[in-house]
Amino acid sequence: MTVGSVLITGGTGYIGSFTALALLEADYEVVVVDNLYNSSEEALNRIESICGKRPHFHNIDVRDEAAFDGVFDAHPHIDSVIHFAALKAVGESSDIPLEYYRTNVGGTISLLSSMTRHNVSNIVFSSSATVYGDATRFPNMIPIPEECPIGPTNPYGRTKSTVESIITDHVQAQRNKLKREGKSFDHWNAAVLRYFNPAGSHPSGIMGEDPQGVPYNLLPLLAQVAIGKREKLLVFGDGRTAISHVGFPYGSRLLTPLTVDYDSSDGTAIRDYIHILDLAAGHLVALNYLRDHHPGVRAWNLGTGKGSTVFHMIKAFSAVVGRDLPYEVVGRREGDVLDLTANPRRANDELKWKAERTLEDACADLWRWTENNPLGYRQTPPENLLEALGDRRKKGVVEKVQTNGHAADTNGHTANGHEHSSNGTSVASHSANGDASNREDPKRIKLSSAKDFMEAALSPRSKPDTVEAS
Ligand SMILES: O=c1ccn([C@@H]2O[C@H](COP(=O)(O)OP(=O)(O)O[C@H]3O[C@H](CO)[C@H](O)[C@H](O)[C@H]3O)[C@@H](O)[C@H]2O)c(=O)[nH]1
Repeated sequence: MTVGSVLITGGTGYIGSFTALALLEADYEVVVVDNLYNSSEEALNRIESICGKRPHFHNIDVRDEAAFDGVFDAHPHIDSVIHFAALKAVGESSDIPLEYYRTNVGGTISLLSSMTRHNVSNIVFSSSATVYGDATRFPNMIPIPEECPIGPTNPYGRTKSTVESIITDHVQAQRNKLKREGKSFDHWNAAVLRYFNPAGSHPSGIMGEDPQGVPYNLLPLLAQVAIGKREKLLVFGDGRTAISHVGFPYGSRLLTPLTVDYDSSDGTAIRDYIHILDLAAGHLVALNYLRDHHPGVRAWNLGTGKGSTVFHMIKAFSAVVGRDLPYEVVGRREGDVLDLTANPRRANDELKWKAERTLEDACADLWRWTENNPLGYRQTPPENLLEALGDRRKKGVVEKVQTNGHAADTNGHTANGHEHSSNGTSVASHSANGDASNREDPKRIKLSSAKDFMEAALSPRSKPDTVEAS
């Protein structure tokens, strides 16, 4: 039995697909819309391999309001939306700001308009810590609380803060209108989730981030260095230090102190890296909170509260790879700020959610995914990993991802709606997968805990007989 029906825009992207998985495991019916601009439908197969359920899917463009109408008409039980679909490349947003506003802002207006016509009144919005800009411009704002004044430093961030305002205004207007009419109004709610730096992959090794072009985020770039797709990582700093280093002993000593420019312990910028399963669980608990508590519009930071420098990340990832990864210090990247570390207390207290997984978990999971799927979703998953999933099922390990924030599991921001893909007009012709949601397959299992998967998932170096038979 389903507990509710949810539309996920951008649901084949990185955070979107993990959130779809978390919702299916929590017995939601999930309808994904995506135009596959920067993602692959293969993500849906991986979701099904892990949990035995498949989201419905419609290939539509977020700017196409009529297409949204078609989806809501086709799925009248939907009462909530989780909205990821957006363009997300910070640098690119300065080159083509109109496309960013058209997709991220225009797409949200299409969505809200269609939602309103179909009486769909809960929205969880994929915002970003980037809306805060440089929080060090204020005293005592690191770690960053939700009260920190926003001040994005690039067009991408400005689309996110603009959408936050649009959603706030619309939900308030709907509530006021219904109040004036003497009707109940508290079913209109929004969660604005400002997340920090998503990291890691599914512990099974078959699902992860699969950027279609050149990645621009630190960990996917490091992963490419590790598998030899990229010669070295460029560490953004002052460029004057001119360090071209083939690595450092990842386990044996701390980094050599370097003058790299930023005012941090090692001169590199600080971010709050949060495991993708924790982030996905944050969406689930926020959705449940809206449906249960009707708070109106509320913003929550989703982060760990722990900041890590770039060098710390290189060291942590080198440790799981087992060798030093080469890097070179170069000049600063425009728009980068010193420190984006979350104060997650509000989400801890109100949503009863807490990031549980460590940076080391994220690095180990990312490496398992990268090493086993060098072509990402353009290859089939390794048989041994699928068998490990099947073995878990045979053993009857069918725990659910917890939703209360204790041990559970973007800019999910899959790049929907870009000008390259205006193929979203025909909802009916693209909605082929929905009726597979109850398909049973003995190879499919429900997600157990990260630890279980860590034990069960075979790395290529492991022997097959390390997986217990049923
Ligand atoms: O090649 C690289 C890439 C990144 N970095 C550094 O690594 C850190 C992380 O950079 P990412 O590009 O991975 O992530 P950002 O912090 O720049 O941005 C990400 O996190 C933000 C919130 O913290 C927003 O959500 C944004 O959309 C998302 O891309 C930064 O200090 C950056 O300077 C490098 O040194 N070299």
